[in-house]
Amino acid sequence: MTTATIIVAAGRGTRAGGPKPKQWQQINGRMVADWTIDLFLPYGPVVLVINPDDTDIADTLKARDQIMLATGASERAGSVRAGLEQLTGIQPDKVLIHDVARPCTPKPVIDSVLAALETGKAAAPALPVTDALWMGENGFVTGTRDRTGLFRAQTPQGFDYQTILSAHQNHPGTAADDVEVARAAGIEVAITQGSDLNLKITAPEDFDRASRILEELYGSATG
Ligand SMILES: Nc1ccn([C@@H]2O[C@H](COP(=O)(O)OP(=O)(O)OP(=O)(O)O)[C@@H](O)[C@H]2O)c(=O)n1
Ligand SMILES: C[C@](O)(CO)[C@H](O)COP(=O)(O)O
Repeated sequence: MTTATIIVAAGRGTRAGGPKPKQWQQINGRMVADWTIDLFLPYGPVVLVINPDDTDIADTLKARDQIMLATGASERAGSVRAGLEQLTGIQPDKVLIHDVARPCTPKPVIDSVLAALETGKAAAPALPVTDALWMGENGFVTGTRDRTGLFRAQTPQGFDYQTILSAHQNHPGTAADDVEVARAAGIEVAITQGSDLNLKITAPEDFDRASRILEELYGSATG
């Protein structure tokens, strides 16, 4: 079974702030993108989907073995589609689709997705919602919502390659993630075990948290 990974890295990281998009900022001595890429190289080829404005960084990344580059789109779904189409020459059996902004994904999270793909066409990690859920307006609670059956979605989301390629090519418009695209095409998606360590760097304070998690996972070495 051949597995390829698509790492989407064409976003601008607006919410995280900083002098450059979050994936190109340093964490524990290395770029966020380098930490993320290294998680997936042991599984097979990696496609990194980058923004057309980031050609300077592209030159550095091209020097890394086993990485193919693709040009992203203005929406995440378009960036994923570009990555999937980049893989048509390789035709892997399975594909993992991951956010570059998740550099701390523990190996068991990835392996559980791949294990679920042995018996199904789609699988993705998630954590059940454990806090109470409120509605709010103007700083006041306006209602509550039942949390039963709600999950926080993570990546990598894994698929049979041909199945998700076709689902994306037939999906009009945007999508929050690839599970949404798969489900719109009628594909059943298994939920696998996510992890609190698998955070997505989204806000400025997430850099410190990710730094602590990387230290916890790999020790205090700076890469
Ligand atoms: N047009 C886009 C938008 C997002 N992404 C990628 O999708 C992942 C999840 O998106 P998010 O965390 O929202 O990243 P950004 O879009 O960069 O963040 P922001 O919304 O704060 O600008 C990121 O790895 C991001 O690089 C992408 O490849 N192409
Ligand atoms: C795909 C995703 O990581 C699932 O949690 C997420 O939807 C992408 O980021 P965003 O913050 O929703 O744009």
